[in-house]
Amino acid sequence: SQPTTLYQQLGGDKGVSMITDDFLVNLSQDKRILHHFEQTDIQIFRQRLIEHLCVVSGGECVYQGASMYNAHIGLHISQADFDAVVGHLIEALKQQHIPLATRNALLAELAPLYQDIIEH
Ligand code: HEM
Repeated sequence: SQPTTLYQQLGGDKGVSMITDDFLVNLSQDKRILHHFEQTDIQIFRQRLIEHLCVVSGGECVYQGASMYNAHIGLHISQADFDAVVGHLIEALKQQHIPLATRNALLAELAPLYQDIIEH
């Protein structure tokens, strides 16, 4: 049998979609960072997030968005903004009953991206 990928542990296509939807609801309730998304087409953003989470977790998807560096250029995102967004993702993972070890494995893949996302 094949080893399970992190993507499978997140629930595959359906799981990643549901995590993304919970994440977007959590984000939409956060006044600290909502202003960053005033111009955003949420349906497209949602699709890019799903693809990105899929690729980061080892799923067989094609990410059609910009690099993390280019996607966040000129946004002046702080470390606090980054931590807040990651916090909303952690909440979404908990809402979808993703176990701690799986949550931490995903966060370990995302954490290094801060270098491409903050303060530029
Ligand atoms: C682990 C952290 C993060 C990940 C994985 C991530 C991922 C992404 C992805 C996949 C896109 C889509 C790029 C595209 O459409 O080409 C995006 C866009 C964006 N992100 Fe992030 N992001 C993160 C953190 C943040 C933070 C902390 C902020 C600000 C508070 C932020 C604000 C934005 C904005 C404003 C966009 C553009 C949305 C638009 O199309 O209008 N991101 N991000």
